[in-house]
Amino acid sequence: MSAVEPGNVPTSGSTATGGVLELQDVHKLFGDNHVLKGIDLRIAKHEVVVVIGASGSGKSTLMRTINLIERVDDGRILLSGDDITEPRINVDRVRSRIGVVFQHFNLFPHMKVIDNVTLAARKVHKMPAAEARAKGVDLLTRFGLGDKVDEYPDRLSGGQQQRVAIVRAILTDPELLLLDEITSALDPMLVGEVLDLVRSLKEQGSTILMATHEMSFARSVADRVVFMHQGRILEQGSPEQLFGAPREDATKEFLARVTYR
Ligand SMILES: Nc1ncnc2c1ncn2[C@@H]1O[C@H](COP(=O)(O)OP(=O)(O)OP(=O)(O)O)[C@@H](O)[C@H]1O
Repeated sequence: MSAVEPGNVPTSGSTATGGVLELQDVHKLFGDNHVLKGIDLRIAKHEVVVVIGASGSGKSTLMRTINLIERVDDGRILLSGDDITEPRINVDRVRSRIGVVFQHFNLFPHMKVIDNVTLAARKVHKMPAAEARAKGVDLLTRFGLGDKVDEYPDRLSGGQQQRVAIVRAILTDPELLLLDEITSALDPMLVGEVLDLVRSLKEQGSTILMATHEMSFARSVADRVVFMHQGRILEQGSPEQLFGAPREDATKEFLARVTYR
């Protein structure tokens, strides 16, 4: 398995071996369906890595193994050097170090925006309520939701709800942000506002692994683009390399089929 991949130079704050995230020969099977067939991937601190690939290529499964929703069948995943696939690992503690946003926002409908945003900070991270609220209001304001603090989620557009979900994910400064198809459920008119938020997170130095079908976004924001094909990373590189001069036939075919917007 490849040990060294492009764009992987660890930066200050990351561990000497693997940066913020390191997957080593990760395999996942659902019955006979071998969905991840030996994934090696390293992400350095402040790096934004975007995973693209056809439906069913394994992108979501990859994200879900990192968040320990799915347990790997073989291989290891290191988070800032800690083996999180070790059987006795404290799953909740690992999850508290990773911010996750999915396609469906999963906000609690009976809770105000500010309570949704601060819940995990208060309950899991034991952040004092006043501090969590101040931080939540600050982030919501920074991301154009300052007037929604005390609203209930159903009063917000899909794009606004997804921005709330992102604020919730970043409130406790996670080491890694996993964004899984976060624009797929949105009206195309609302996609831009969510992607703009991701752009500002990159500017602020977040470390992000994102699976998306938004090719133009991948092209403009990623430090590195990873192309998954049938459970493997077939090729990866800078957006210029991957979109401009793909090496593999399957990558060329995929890129010829996808739509840009
Ligand atoms: N919980 C599960 N149980 C059984 N099979 C699963 C499960 N989750 C995913 N799979 C299978 O794993 C394969 C990869 O699915 P995955 O959702 O990871 O693909 P994807 O690249 O994210 O697709 P999409 O772009 O459509 O979201 C598919 O064959 C899918 O049916």
